[in-house]
Amino acid sequence: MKKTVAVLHGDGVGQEVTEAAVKVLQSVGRRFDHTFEVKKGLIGGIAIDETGYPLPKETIDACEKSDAVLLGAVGGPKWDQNPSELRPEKGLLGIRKHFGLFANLRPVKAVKGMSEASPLKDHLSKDVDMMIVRELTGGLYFGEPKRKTHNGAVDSLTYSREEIERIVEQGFELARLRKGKVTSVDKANVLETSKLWREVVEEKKAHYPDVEVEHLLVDAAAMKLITQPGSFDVVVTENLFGDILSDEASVLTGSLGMLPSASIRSDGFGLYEPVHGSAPDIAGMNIANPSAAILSVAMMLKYSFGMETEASAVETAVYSVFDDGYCTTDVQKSGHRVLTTSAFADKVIEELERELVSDHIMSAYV
Ligand SMILES: NC(=O)c1ccc[n+]([C@@H]2O[C@H](COP(=O)([O-])OP(=O)(O)OC[C@H]3O[C@@H](n4cnc5c(N)ncnc54)[C@H](O)[C@@H]3O)[C@@H](O)[C@H]2O)c1
Ligand SMILES: CC(C)[C@H](C(=O)O)[C@@H](O)C(=O)O
Ligand SMILES: [Mg+2]
Repeated sequence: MKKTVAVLHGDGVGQEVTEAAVKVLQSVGRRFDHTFEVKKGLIGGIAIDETGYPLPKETIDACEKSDAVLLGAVGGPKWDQNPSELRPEKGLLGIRKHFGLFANLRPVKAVKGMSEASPLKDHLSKDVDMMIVRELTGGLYFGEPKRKTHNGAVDSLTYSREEIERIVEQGFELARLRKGKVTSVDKANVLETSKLWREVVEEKKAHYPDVEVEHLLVDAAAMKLITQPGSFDVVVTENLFGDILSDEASVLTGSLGMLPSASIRSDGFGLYEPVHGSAPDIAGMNIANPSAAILSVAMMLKYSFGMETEASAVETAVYSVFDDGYCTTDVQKSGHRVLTTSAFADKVIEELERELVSDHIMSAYV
């Protein structure tokens, strides 16, 4: 099969982890006889520096001509004082909105061995395996009016019924393919948008009698994620809550550097990006954990290209590297050898090319 992938490295560690992920993608091509044509594009701070815009038109054009987009991360202190139109993050929100990517899937899976690196290891149940379904193109991020003056600032939180319905449906559909439970997270004791959210979930529930539904207020959900992580399957929530809860949930896996994400359109086109940011504190040092970016490639193979075996092979290869006694600085374990970003990617490729992985491939993310 031949597929075209727009690759937007972005800023900071985005450069390094995306390079690692592309190497793995090309190795999948060799091993499974596919051609992945890579079209590079600019986004974020680097795009501002080189073109004056955080999301240049050429980048959108390249993405439109591609089957999927792989994105690293944007942002960094260099651009922190820029006016809001010239913030790297504007490019990220822009690409999500432009392509109508309202559903962002963030799998959180603690894998044997890996979760021992979590600061919560003594409290963890073994079966952390949830999917956070984050609404991505609405809510506070995009609400109008939005302004800041010297004496005050306004952000608006709006959600239409339709925006809520489509993301809640995604949550129910995914739950059917997984463990059959939806936890809807809101702040319905205070926010009008959350009251509407809860109402919609209650209505949709009738169409999914096979799915168990739980409502949690976001503050309690934040607590329960840590105390009872094994009780979650699909978590469906609005944009800002999903942003915060996914970083929190990453701790259950050992590191933020382990969490991939996928935002998929119904025609199969998708944007794949690690959950983490540009990590300015470690950028340029070749020590970032590339797992989130590589696992995002696995999600791309599965969701946009229908390559389930290839996706599972990549996932298995990543976890095998940890099982074989290697790690990155963020998930250090005693007795494990710390690898650089690029060396970790090479180990993943070795695993893939050894073909042994096909004997014990795990099921890919659903
Ligand atoms: N998707 C994105 O592009 C995205 C996501 C989050 C933050 N950001 C941007 O990134 C910049 C920095 O934000 P931040 O520091 O709050 O969040 P961050 O996610 O970049 O980093 C938070 C912490 O996690 C660590 N970390 C992140 N990714 C890692 C990896 N792959 N391996 C090892 N450690 C990793 C960092 O070193 C840091 O200590 C900001 O400009 C922010 O807006 C971008
Ligand atoms: C950089 C920022 C705008 C972004 C978000 O909040 O969506 C990031 O935190 C994420 O999780 O993808
Ligand atoms: Mg975030």
